Amino acid sequence: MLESETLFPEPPMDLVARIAQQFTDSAQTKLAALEFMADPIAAAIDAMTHSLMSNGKILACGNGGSAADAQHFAAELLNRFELERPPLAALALTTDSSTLTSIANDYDFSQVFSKQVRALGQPGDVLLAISTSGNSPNVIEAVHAAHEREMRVVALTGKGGGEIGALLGPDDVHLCVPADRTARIQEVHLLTLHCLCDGIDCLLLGVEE
Ligand SMILES: O=C(CO)[C@@H](O)[C@H](O)[C@H](O)[C@H](O)COP(=O)(O)O
Ligand SMILES: [Zn+2]
Repeated sequence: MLESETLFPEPPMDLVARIAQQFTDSAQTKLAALEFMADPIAAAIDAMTHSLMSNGKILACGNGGSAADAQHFAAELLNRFELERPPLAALALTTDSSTLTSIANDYDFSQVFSKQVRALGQPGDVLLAISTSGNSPNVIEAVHAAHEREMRVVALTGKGGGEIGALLGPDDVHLCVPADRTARIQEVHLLTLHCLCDGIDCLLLGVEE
């Protein structure tokens, strides 16, 4: 007898039904978000493309799964998405462990992104600030730093947008997922990031479909 059979003599739960429910919830959350997010996503594509075409760059930040999303997006701009095109200027602020640990150690974890924004950000650049709650202190500080540097902010949030939503100005773009569960919000964030990549390529290359 396998050890797992002694640990779980009866099926503990209907895992297939749970998986089906997660797929259904994810698909429904995405479709419900379309109505609220299509116009702001188009505005974010416009803002990012305008910055990139004016020698600007995109700095991206977030925590946990959102750190991975920031890196995913930066890699697709800097390298490629689906079409051949020149590399685009995008950088995730989540990747340099020496920078991150020294700022957190010498100052505070809330400063890990904002110090990088102050060092690297220039007027006309865009900060992509990713937080499902809208309340992560280091992402909030990054938004303040971006405003100081006269950068536009594209904020990818959920749960009503939190403090970050309230900080945004008229030149910023708020992409707020109308959902409350972190995992579902993150799934819409990833779809949104791919829409941004696709839209930027479309505007830069003049692709029609
Ligand atoms: O990926 C997940 C949950 O799905 C976690 O790693 C999650 O990203 C972390 O708890 C973050 O620290 C949450 O931060 P935020 O989205 O509220 O800004
Ligand atoms: Zn996750």
